[in-house]
Amino acid sequence: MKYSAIITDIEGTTSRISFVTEVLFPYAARELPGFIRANLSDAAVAAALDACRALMQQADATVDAIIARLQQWIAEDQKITPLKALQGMVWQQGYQSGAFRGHLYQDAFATLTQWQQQGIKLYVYSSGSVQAQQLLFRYSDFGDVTPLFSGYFDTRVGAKRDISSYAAILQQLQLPPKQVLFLSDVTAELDAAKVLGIATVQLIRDGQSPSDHPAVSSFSQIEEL
Ligand SMILES: CSCCC(=O)C(=O)COP(=O)(O)O
Ligand SMILES: [Mg+2]
Repeated sequence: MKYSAIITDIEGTTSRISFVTEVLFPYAARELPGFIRANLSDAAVAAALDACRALMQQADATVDAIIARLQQWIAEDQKITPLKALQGMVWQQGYQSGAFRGHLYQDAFATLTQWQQQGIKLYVYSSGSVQAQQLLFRYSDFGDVTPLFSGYFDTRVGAKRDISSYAAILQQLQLPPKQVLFLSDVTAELDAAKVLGIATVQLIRDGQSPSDHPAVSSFSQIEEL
């Protein structure tokens, strides 16, 4: 493996899409209203609500109006930073209570472990908040696998389809693009990384459309590329 660092997406890459869409998102839709109302004085919740008001362009939006808009954003799978922050806070309850565990494909766990043993630095870049990413890996099907990762990036670095996000990540990693491999199931994300010279591999887990990026159906096939 010729890379110094590998950055991986989560949904559709390390983890099953349906875990996000059929477990995490419905849990957040159900629990968010009560969570927000119970934690209005929490600084992180208050900051997320203010960020929602700014995005809604309604400085005086009520909590009920924000909750309605959050539900709409969840239904539309919008990758909006304050929504993702609130979802992460709510999912913490779900993981800690044992309502669900973070789905992780066996091949992803095994191969990430091998790469780390080879000295490759592993990073996560997901639209889910850093808190949500760490929860998924801390409470994963394979136990706490957070020691695998050297760092996490979320939409605070930029949207996953924007070239500038990958430039910001390279800047933080202090690595030339040729030494970095990015894994994702979404062609537009891979396209953005490739513009900068980052190597790309597409995961095709659930019948996603192939693209002109090298493609695999399992992490175990990546070594062979
Ligand atoms: C980090 S677990 C929740 C995933 C999530 O909220 C999401 O939007 C998935 O985005 P990804 O960039 O991992 O495809
Ligand atoms: Mg994905």
